[in-house]
Amino acid sequence: MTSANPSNAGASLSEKKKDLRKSITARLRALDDSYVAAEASRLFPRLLALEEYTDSTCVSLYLSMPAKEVPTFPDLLEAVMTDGKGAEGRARDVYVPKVTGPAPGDMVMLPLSSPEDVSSFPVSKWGIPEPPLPPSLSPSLPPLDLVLVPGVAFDNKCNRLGHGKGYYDSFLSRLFASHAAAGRARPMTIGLALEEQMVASVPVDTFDLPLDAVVTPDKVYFRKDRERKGG
Ligand SMILES: Nc1nc2c(c(=O)[nH]1)N(C=O)[C@@H](CNc1ccc(C(=O)N[C@@H](CCC(=O)O)C(=O)O)cc1)CN2
Ligand SMILES: Nc1ncnc2c1ncn2[C@@H]1O[C@H](COP(=O)(O)OP(=O)(O)OP(=O)(O)O)[C@@H](O)[C@H]1O
Repeated sequence: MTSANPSNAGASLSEKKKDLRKSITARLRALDDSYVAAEASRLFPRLLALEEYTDSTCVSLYLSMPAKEVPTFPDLLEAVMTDGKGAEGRARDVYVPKVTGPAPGDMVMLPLSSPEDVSSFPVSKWGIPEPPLPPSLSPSLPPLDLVLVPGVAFDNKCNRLGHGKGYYDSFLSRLFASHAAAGRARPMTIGLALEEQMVASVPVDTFDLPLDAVVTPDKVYFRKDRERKGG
């Protein structure tokens, strides 16, 4: 856990977010891939044991990028797509993000049919494999019951700082609205974080949505006032 930089106490919220992004990104860049892989293998059993995960049938998972974040493939992706604890013994349906433009609303979730498909995906400018856009895109959002969320920094209240484009904040608010309109339970949101990404306090704007939980290699943090599944 890192303390916030005391020298930016008077800075605006967006400057504080920028400073924190910069310092955590620099720290992450210094980590070895082998260390990150070993930390991820300590984290996965904690995630896979959560009720929010074992109860899930339709999951959004990010495909990790080279700038360090908890790697999600091949290991986690394979576990999620093949251990099939979903309803009626089905394997989970998995959706991955694709950025379609610069605005916060320009991120869609597309279905992934097999873990092997990832190796054929073109890589975006940030080094993220992304599925090609289908010829016609369904206007409705997928019936996700769990979203595994990437980020730059997290705190123990389950606040999250992303890369500053607002893609996930916007996506999650649309997803919650679409589930509510369809009478579906709100999907659970879980952040995946290396210990190096945990900070004392993430600066938050009104539009920033706290996650239900943050899983690290050492610990699971739950949001205090989180809504339990179905409640
Ligand atoms: N693996 C993964 N996939 C993801 C995300 C993510 O955070 N991780 N995203 C989550 O939104 C979306 C992609 N958004 C991104 C937005 C900006 C940068 C980025 O590196 N931007 C700056 C650096 C900003 C910074 O972090 O300081 C750059 O352009 O250099 C990366 C991903 C969708 N897919
Ligand atoms: N729900 C939303 N709808 C529309 N715009 C939003 C929403 N949430 C955030 N934004 C816009 O996105 C921009 C970036 O927000 P912020 O710095 O919180 O991104 P982030 O959470 O770090 O990034 P990301 O969600 O892409 O990982 C802000 O200028 C904000 O106005």
